[in-house]
Amino acid sequence: MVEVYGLSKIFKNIRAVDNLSFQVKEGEVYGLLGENGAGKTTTLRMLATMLKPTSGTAKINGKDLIKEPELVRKKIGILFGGESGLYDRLTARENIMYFAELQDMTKEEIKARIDLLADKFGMREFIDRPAGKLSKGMKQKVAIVRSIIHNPKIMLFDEPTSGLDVSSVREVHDFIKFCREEGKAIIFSSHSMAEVEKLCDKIGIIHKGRLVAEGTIEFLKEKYHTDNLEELFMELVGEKHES
Ligand SMILES: Nc1ncnc2c1ncn2[C@@H]1O[C@H](COP(=O)(O)OP(=O)(O)OP(=O)(O)O)[C@@H](O)[C@H]1O
Repeated sequence: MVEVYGLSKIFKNIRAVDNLSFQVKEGEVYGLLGENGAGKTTTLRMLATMLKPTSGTAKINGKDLIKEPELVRKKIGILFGGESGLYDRLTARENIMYFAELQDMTKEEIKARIDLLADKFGMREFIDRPAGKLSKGMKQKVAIVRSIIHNPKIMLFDEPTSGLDVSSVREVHDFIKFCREEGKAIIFSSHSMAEVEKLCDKIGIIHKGRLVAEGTIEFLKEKYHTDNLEELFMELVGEKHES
């Protein structure tokens, strides 16, 4: 479970994330929906312990983000969009092993888990090839397996489908559904209404770092008297909402 309490981040004079609070339960996909610059990446980077909050905190599976960052790190899996960050000269297996060793897993645990996941994600054929020689889709599979090698309880996805082709987007969507079935708590950021509508159990609409609306899509449509998510989004983040 993820419990976020008054999380804020100020960069010099930019209030990137402003007093954000929300909760995500096991087996739930929580979509952070917002325009460019809304504060999604900053929020996820803080939850991933990659960036120190200016104020506020979060409990990740009962562990405090500020006081116990090393314990938090063991409980989260991260899949961020863009470059997969693999070492080209290491094989796919070595890339995954390197990350797993940083998570303090034993050699036996790592081997068993790689065998299981290589089968599950169809990686057998290329797992011992250097990452630099793999296609973009193959690299993505390696990044996916790396993100769950330590069987985290919480998954953070930051625009994980940006720049991918149709079949790779589907792979990522299937992976998110798989994580939900495994009972993980999932936070997924996107600016695509269609993606959010398709995958998320609950959404938080974020604008200028603030949460301006939250709930299931059904709840929000009813509350704002619309059956169009895009219209709802524009109403909440458009000019007339500015304060
Ligand atoms: N390291 C930084 N230094 C200064 N300002 C930053 C830094 N990182 C982010 N910002 C600013 O914080 C605000 C929120 O950015 P953030 O990347 O979190 O938004 P986002 O919702 O993820 O946007 P996008 O969809 O474009 O990735 C923006 O105004 C951005 O310019």
